Amino acid sequence: MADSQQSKDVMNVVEGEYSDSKEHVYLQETFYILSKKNSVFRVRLTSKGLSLAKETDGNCKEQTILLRDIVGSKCMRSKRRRPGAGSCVCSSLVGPHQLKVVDENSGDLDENDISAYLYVYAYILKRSRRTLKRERTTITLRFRSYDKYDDNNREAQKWRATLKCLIAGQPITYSPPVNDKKLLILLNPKSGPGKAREQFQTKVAPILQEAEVPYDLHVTKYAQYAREFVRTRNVYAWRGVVAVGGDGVLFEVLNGMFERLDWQQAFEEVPLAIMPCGSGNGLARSICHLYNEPYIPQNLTGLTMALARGKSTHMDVVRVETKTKIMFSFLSVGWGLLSDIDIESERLRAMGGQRFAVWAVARILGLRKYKGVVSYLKIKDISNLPKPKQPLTLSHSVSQDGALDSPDAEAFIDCDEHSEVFSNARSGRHQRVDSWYSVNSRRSAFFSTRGSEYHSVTSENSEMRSPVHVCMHGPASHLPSLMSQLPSNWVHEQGEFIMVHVSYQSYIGEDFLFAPRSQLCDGVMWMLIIKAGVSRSQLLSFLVNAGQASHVEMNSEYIKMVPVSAFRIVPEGPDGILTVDGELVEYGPIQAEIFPNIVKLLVPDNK
Ligand SMILES: Nc1ncnc2c1ncn2[C@@H]1O[C@H](COP(=O)(O)OP(=O)(O)OP(=O)(O)O)[C@@H](O)[C@H]1O
Repeated sequence: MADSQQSKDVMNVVEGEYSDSKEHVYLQETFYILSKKNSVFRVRLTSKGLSLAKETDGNCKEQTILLRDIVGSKCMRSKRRRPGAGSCVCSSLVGPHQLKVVDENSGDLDENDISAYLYVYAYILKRSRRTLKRERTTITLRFRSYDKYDDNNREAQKWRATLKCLIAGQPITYSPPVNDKKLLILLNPKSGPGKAREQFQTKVAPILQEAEVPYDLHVTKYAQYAREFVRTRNVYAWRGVVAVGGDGVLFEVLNGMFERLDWQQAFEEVPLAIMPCGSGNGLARSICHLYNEPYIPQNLTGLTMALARGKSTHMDVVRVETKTKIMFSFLSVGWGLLSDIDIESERLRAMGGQRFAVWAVARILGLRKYKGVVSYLKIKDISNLPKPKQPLTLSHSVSQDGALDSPDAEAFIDCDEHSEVFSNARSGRHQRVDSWYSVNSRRSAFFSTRGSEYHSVTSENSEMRSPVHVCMHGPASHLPSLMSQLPSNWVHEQGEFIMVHVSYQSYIGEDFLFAPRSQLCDGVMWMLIIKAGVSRSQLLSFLVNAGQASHVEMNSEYIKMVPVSAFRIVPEGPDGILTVDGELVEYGPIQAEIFPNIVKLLVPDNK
């Protein structure tokens, strides 16, 4: 029989009866708590997750850590003790700051302890009052049924492999599934308030490490670097491309992919992902909204889990045409007030997302009107679209901010005299975090850890500079050319506008719920038209209540929201701002149409 040693973290888990006929049990084992003679843990690895049933004096209490909350596991072994320390495996032998478990392949292991330790890493959704947040939980199982380490290790490895197969959604084998491909991380150090590097090192890298997902990290050296990178490299070498920054980096990645002749295959085989470190972060917020993942600014746990677990879904893209350019967009096209705020508040970049609110006040006081013609192809029947979802209340998690492993006094699982294993995990973790920090050094040109590679701003990839002729590919347009007449079934509105903003995501910024009914892949663009004549108080209400999308209900002479599949905006005069995904584009006529199902996106596993 094996002992058990488990961390004292809080578990937000499914509680229930010990036996549940619907779940499939892959592995089970009984673990004893030495200090509590009357208690045993029956631990099962099932199709639902890791089930821990504590039996004491005939009473049974079960908790399950859901599979979708588990990112990975690791087999460990006791670390060799200092000379003079005792040798009994059951007593507390070492000081609190000394590492006591090591990697199974470490040369520093304790030959006297024949136990194999399985660490299971999970980030559990925990509801506190009306908010949801993820908390890190580590479960440690100590296998020592056999009198030889190799036999105990074989058992632990069996659990690890099964867990890995379950996470990957692959048939169960007792050797873990191999995915040699790394993630490609393209990180914009200038995005938002300039903290993307630090965010990646402290919030994303640790979880990828626990999930054993290797990655290549490339820090962008200049604007358009990410675009050139995906256009010119063999993207099939990676399991996915992750834009770490704002929506602007993903816009570059998307358009770089469309500049490839093999764009179709590339999108099918290489999913994209976003890690929000910018100021807007509209797509990341929309993904969290749709997948019931709490969105907590600067806490990237849920979206990093999506990278670790590798589940993908399709997303629409919008082909946008200006007088001189074709580009592809995943978020929005804007003309007038919101685009003015977005672009003109650039000078307040250091403020992060707050810059939008500050500039909005200034722009409402000095309201501008724009003349032009807005035309669109209205989608008549949207009854098939799902009902809008209520946004989850924001909350701030402590799990990634300094208290990574904080034990909880209310914990369900006993550590008792084996608590050293847990504290080992903690000290091990802090040491790893330190080494990640050292990677952060601007001087380090190259760093490799566990097969992951860091390419710094000084690495020599000068072949990356743009070739002269770059051609945009992608699906062919169904629209007449920009200067030609539109078909008769289009609606035209001519006059003075405060703004026209079109989005195909639910959120256009972290706090701006724009189109609550929007899905990632529904073939619908939501066009908000606000005409001159609207009162300042209505405008203020529109901006102040952006988190509740009050404009959707406003439908009046001056404000309306229309579902469209294509549109054209022809501004009059030379002055104004047009944006695509928050990026400034040339001012003048612009038209766009939506193409469903083009891009694959890595998304959380919560639906
Ligand atoms: N190394 C770099 N130096 C300067 N600019 C860069 C670099 N890498 C990328 N860029 C550009 O920075 C711009 C802004 O990037 P990004 O979208 O990541 O941040 P943001 O604007 O703060 O966020 P959001 O788009 O969500 O508001 C993009 O247009 C991108 O092309």
